[in-house]
Amino acid sequence: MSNDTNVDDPPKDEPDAEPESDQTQSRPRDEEPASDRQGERSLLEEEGDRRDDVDDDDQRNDIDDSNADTGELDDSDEFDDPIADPNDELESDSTTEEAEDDIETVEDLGSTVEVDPGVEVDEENAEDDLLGGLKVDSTADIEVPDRLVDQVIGQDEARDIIIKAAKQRRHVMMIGSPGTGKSMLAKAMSQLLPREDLQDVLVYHNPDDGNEPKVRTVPAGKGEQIIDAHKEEARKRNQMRSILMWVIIAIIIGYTLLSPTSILLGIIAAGIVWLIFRYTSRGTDAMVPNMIVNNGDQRTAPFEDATGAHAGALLGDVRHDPFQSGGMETPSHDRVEPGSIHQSNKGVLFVDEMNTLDVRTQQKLMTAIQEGEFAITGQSERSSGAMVQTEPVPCDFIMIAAGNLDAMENMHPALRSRIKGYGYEVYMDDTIEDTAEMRRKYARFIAQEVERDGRLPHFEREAVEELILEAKRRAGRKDHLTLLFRDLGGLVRVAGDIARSEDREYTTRDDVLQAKSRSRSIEQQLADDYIERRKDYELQVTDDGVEGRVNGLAVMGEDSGIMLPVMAEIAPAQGGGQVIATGQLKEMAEESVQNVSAIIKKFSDVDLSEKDIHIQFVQAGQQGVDGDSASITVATAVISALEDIPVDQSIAMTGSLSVRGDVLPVGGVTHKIEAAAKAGCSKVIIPEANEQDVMIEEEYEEMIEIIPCSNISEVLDVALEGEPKKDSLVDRLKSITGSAFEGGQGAVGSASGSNPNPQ
Ligand SMILES: Nc1ncnc2c1ncn2[C@@H]1O[C@H](COP(=O)(O)OP(=O)(O)OP(=O)(O)O)[C@@H](O)[C@H]1O
Repeated sequence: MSNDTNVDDPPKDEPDAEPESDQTQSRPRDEEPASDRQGERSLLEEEGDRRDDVDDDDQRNDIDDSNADTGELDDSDEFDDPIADPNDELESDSTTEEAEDDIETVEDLGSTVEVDPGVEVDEENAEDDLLGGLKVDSTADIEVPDRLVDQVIGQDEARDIIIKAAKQRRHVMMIGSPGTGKSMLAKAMSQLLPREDLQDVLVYHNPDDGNEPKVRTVPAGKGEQIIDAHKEEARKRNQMRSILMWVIIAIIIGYTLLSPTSILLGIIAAGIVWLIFRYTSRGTDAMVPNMIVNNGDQRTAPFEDATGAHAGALLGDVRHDPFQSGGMETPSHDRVEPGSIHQSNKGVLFVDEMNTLDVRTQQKLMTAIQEGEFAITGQSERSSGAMVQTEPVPCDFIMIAAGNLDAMENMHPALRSRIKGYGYEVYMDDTIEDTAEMRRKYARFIAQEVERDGRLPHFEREAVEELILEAKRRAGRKDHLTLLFRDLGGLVRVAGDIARSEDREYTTRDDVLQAKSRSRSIEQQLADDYIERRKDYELQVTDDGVEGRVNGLAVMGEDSGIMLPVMAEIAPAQGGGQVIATGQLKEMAEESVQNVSAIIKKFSDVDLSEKDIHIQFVQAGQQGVDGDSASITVATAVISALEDIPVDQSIAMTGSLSVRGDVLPVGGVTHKIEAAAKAGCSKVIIPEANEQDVMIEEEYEEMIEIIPCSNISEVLDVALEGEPKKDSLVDRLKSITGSAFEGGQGAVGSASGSNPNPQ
């Protein structure tokens, strides 16, 4: 493989380039994609002229390597192989033409694709209708578009980039939550790439060096013809050899019959002849090339998902041969296995969680991206395959690297910069604005999932409405719908399965409700179990007030809330006042404790250097506490302990606290409120800014009162029982905050210009 390409070379294809075939001849040699150079002009052009003169094996000796690098392409797609008849009609030609009608080229695609749901829409009432005005009784009435790119909902930026990148042959990195459509978009891209560029790749025996098999590319569909022609040729040769062998054996037998004294010699001679012929016929079979990439039946450009692939599967491999000599061995070209990078030539290589590939593999992948070709060698040093290295095999793929933020951080920096420098990066959205058009698309998504599954009953209108409500709820954001479609698709399947198990024609709203309770995540099940156990021990909600104890709320996983009490205790300092936090606090929570102490120091006469403040996240266990969403809980617990004022135990709370006393928004409020209700709390304090995100289930609405607060004084007002002592911390906070917090972010520090605690 050549190493002369600089890492900083420009990409081989320019943006908005003309179709390659028109360009190739005028393009300077250095700018041509390697696979073009090697591919379209491809195989053995000179050899055909000689086919009548020389023996088959010798012909392959004559493969002129230098031609493979001249860069002169034969636009006519004419292809010569020593065996295949170059005048044969390519079967794949007709397929290509037919399919051209089905699949639009990239140029024909607009950057946004409006999809007609195929049914009438009541535009007037669309905004108020959960189905966006779709006049349907069930999902059976909704048409599902054929192309994947049209099935993608939301992710407008990612979709536009995919369309653009397909046109310009650029790499893309997609980062975002699981199940938001990364692999779907990558697959969609492969449908947008031109099919006429596809190639078959053949590996030939190299008579000059058995360990360096030759590699040739031919237009897709031609490979199979070549293989068939080679097999036919081998069959004919073997037939001729057999006839010759039997003639010789017959002569020997005839001769021995005439002189019976040498019967034994005759039998031995016949046996030797037989063995010689058998041995040489093996050689004839072995000369059939090995087609490692067969795109003959491919209806779209290839899509290869190499997520979690080990080096061999990704980069190709050469199998071990236990019989390495003596005529028993399998020729090296027959042992060559392609990797995903080769199979995705002219198509899309999708790698999710790129960081799981080891560094060496990432480096090799980078080389493959740079060069557009990559020789195949045995991946295991102990295998005889490691002796073999093919000529470079084309791997001119578009790379789609995907993952979450961690994947990006741990990716090989050079590989990342390669993708970034010569491609696009896009962050996938988790939610999308809830509009009538979007709801119509969600209804179509359900129809899509039903059709894709093939066995599920279609969904009644009310069932679709319930699922769209669920999508709103899962968004956790006002006027938004979740884009975590994999999970939503899971719910569709469970609901459909319930209806199917009861042999019903349609899936109903009840099925969806049942599916929701059945398809609880592990975290939800754990959280519910946890709440139930704590109820058994009466560890959480009581009617009495308790000093220094507050019911905090946390999120487990992505979709379940849990109640975690926080306790504070003040003790005389033993060597300078400290804040001591226990209960598997994580970094962010430690920080929130520090913020809280800033407020206490500012608004209290208490000399904190004389006190140790102990804070415990009671029985936080494995769940721990992440984020700073517990900081108003910590502040309330500490203030209650400092001031000896009990906290109402029927209240739970969540909210982040700024060092100046503002209550800032947090994530997962809906799940947290539901957890508080399940635990038996009658009130829950949430940040005012989160009020719009609340989408709790009907059953909890009656159970709990939601109290939005914008600053710590409002929180204390609701949570603390009894009146604070005059000039105490609570009293000071209360007296200044009324006006001071109204300004929002200005909050406590700048409150009314008078610092209550001048020290
Ligand atoms: N934006 C979307 N529009 C329509 N359907 C979607 C979308 N995103 C995901 N889906 C549905 O969810 C399924 C799973 O999505 P996909 O595998 O593309 O997610 P992903 O982002 O690649 O997730 P992961 O990173 O876990 O592999 C898809 O097959 C499709 O049915």
